[in-house]
Amino acid sequence: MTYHSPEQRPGFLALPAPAKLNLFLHVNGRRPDGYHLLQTLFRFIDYGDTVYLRVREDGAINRVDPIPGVPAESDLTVRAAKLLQDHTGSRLGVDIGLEKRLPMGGGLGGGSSDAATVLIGLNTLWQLGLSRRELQSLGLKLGADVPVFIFGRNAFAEGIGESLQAVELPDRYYLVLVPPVSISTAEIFCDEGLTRDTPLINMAVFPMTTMRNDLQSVACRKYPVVRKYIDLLSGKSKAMMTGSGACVFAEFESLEAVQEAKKVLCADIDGFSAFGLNQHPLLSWPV
Ligand SMILES: C[C@@](CO)(OP(=O)(O)O)[C@H](O)COP(=O)(O)OP(=O)(O)OC[C@H]1O[C@@H](n2ccc(N)nc2=O)[C@H](O)[C@@H]1O
Ligand SMILES: Nc1ncnc2c1ncn2[C@@H]1O[C@H](COP(=O)(O)OP(=O)(O)O)[C@@H](O)[C@H]1O
Repeated sequence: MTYHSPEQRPGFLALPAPAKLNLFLHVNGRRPDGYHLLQTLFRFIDYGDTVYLRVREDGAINRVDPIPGVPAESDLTVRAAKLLQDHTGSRLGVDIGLEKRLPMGGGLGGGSSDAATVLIGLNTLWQLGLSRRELQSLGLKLGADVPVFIFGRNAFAEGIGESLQAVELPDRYYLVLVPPVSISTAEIFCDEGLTRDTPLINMAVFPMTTMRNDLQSVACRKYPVVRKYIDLLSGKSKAMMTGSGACVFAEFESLEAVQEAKKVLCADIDGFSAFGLNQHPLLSWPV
């Protein structure tokens, strides 16, 4: 696991919250409530945030690492803990710390992954005994991306992202570039130019050579720097955007190849390399 080494925080349990990549993303339609019907392939990578949890006896839910620009009541870690407390009637509380590495508005699912890790962690620390399936349903109330992080396996997703089918993926390395913009998911989905009519595919037999992201052209039009970063990576391997952006990535078969491609990173071009996981690091936690 190549998470950065967690800080020492006495009394806190440190838990990983990995990023996801959307290896393809199709927009197939729109529901009456405005949410979009998707087909996508989620892959976890070994790069992410670290969530710290310490149980409180007084029932308070307290954030110890404020995120600039995100008030406590909007913070997905706090919202996840409150939702679980309300749902179960638990009288316990928690201090929540967060070591943030994932860019916000990056399409890497950072906030969703943080929330999923809080739900999984507190289910154990508060001794609630909820099943993964129950946690997934709760997580969906926080965001369309939350259930897959609780599901814990790389997955084909349908619906708005909650209908999940586990998939085995080959060992691969990824280079992820982080353009200097934060993109709102809602802004991309609301755009008038978004095509919403990609025909449904049988994902099990989908040829991986034709991967694309239907949100990419809208994001590139609104944020030309995303196109610039895709072009930068395209010389190395097929490059595309993840989720609603802004991050872009390319896949490599060997460590040597990703290390060679990594030479594109410099003082002006931010990014990181990562290894594709076969499962979420908390899938079998606690063992
Ligand atoms: C696009 C994806 C692809 O994995 O990832 P990100 O780019 O956010 O990482 C997800 O579908 C995002 O999931 P998530 O980030 O949890 O979205 P939510 O908070 O549920 O929704 C934010 C807003 O995006 C729009 N939205 C989201 C999901 C969806 N299937 N249809 C939508 O139309 C809605 O306008 C919603 O109000
Ligand atoms: N713990 C959190 N981490 C990141 N973002 C959060 C968090 N809580 C709330 N947010 C809000 O969610 C938005 C989307 O963040 P994030 O999930 O990281 O990006 P994306 O949906 O593009 O993958 C942020 O811009 C921020 O306003």
